[in-house]
Amino acid sequence: MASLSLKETEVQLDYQFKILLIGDSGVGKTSIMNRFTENKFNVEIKSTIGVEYSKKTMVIDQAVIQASIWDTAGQERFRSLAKNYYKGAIGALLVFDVTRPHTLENIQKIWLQEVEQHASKNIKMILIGNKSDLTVERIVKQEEAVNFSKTNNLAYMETSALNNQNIDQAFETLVREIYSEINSLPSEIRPKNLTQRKEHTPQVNQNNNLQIDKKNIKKKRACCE
Ligand SMILES: Nc1nc2c(ncn2[C@@H]2O[C@H](COP(=O)(O)OP(=O)(O)OP(=O)(O)O)[C@@H](O)[C@H]2O)c(=O)[nH]1
Repeated sequence: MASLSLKETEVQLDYQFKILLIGDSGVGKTSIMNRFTENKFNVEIKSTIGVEYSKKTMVIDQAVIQASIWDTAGQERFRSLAKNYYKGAIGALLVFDVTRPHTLENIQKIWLQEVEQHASKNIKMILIGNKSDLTVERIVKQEEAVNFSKTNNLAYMETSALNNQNIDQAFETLVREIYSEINSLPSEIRPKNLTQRKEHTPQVNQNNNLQIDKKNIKKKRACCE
């Protein structure tokens, strides 16, 4: 799966997708975000208070898309606060920890219900089993997680923020899926096209002759004469 990541200042964005990281406290949401946006991993990371935000720009099928990532606190005391952040979200990674089975149970008991209550029904989601590097401590078998994901109609991926395994792929899969269906989304949730870019490619008219984009040529002459 080939995509390109770009520095924020280099290009004009075509789209901005709001993506949420959701799941119990300690499953690795902040670590996944930090790995994706800064390629960093911090063992001594503090629990998120409220919501943290980061962003990364990607090129998917020639569209420049900024993933704006909202890392919500997993602790119950922050849950009412996090509700506001579901607004406008078009994608979510539902994260559990493969060493703690109750974090997968809570995807169903808590997090899918929170999404259903507060997010658009068109939100795209992927189930993420994080900490796949902890092979000895692992309790949730891959098969179990796959069955869970099928029952809940979700795609499933395993990641390790520590080893940088599947982190880019998880975000790219999600962004790609959103982008591929962007035109069929209802207008109230469809991300705006920020550029309405018109390509300066030659157009073929009814007589099958090539039409040259004259405005573009004029501009080029003016600039270089
Ligand atoms: N071994 C291993 N540890 C991880 C991984 N991802 C995160 N951790 C560790 O798990 C702990 C919790 O990670 P966080 O990223 O703070 O988890 P969180 O889901 O953001 O937690 P809250 O902010 O409380 O909701 C930290 O000690 C991380 O270093 C991983 O892929 N592998």
